[in-house]
Amino acid sequence: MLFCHLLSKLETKSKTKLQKKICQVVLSHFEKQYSKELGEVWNSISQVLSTPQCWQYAVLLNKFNFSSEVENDLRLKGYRLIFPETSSCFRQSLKCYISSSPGRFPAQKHRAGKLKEYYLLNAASVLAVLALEVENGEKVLDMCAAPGGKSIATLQYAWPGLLHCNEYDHLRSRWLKQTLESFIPESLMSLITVSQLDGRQIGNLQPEGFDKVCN
Ligand SMILES: C[S@@+](CC[C@H](N)C(=O)[O-])C[C@H]1O[C@@H](n2cnc3c(N)ncnc32)[C@H](O)[C@@H]1O
Repeated sequence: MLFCHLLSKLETKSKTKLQKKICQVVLSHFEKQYSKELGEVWNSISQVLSTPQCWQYAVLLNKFNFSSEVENDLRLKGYRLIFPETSSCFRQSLKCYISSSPGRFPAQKHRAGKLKEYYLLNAASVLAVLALEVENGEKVLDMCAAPGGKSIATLQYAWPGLLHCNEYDHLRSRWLKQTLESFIPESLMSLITVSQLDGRQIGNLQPEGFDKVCN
């Protein structure tokens, strides 16, 4: 019994060692390749990539129920805006906070009849929305939308004429609807439609139906 336990412990240890070794090889390859391609910018990119706690649990404030209390609390806890107000990427309506220290801001519980004040998401979702540069009035398709991070971020960023959220998994689609209901006021729900299709069919079903597509 003891022997088996020790053996399995040794196996785990050597697996972790091997994983670390592989990781090191990949990292030095990245270092070589991207410092050549990106020059100085690579330093800040590699810093972000090597501190995942910074971007995994970002906090996106909900402009439809903005709370300066939450914002102050975030600042007190050492969170900072993903893009400073001086940056060309900063958008007043889309306030996303990140922290360099490990840990995560507590998720907000559902409160009947009250919109949530913030959404926890991977900051990469916010970057995808910024890259899309949705203009007010445009038709947007979120093709694989559950749990709804990019849909929520899109609605913080702009006022689309239509936001169509598609998710083919039944349970995840219910989760998506709940997210939308917890963050978006009822008066705006008419801008949002939800479907449960295989996203790959949407292009054929509605050719030229959307100005921007994310997933
Ligand atoms: C990584 S999650 C998407 C995250 C989401 N965009 C967000 O920002 O919160 C991927 C989702 O795509 C859905 N999915 C995968 N293949 C799909 C397909 N062919 N059509 C529609 N949804 C799909 C999965 O069920 C899953 O919910």
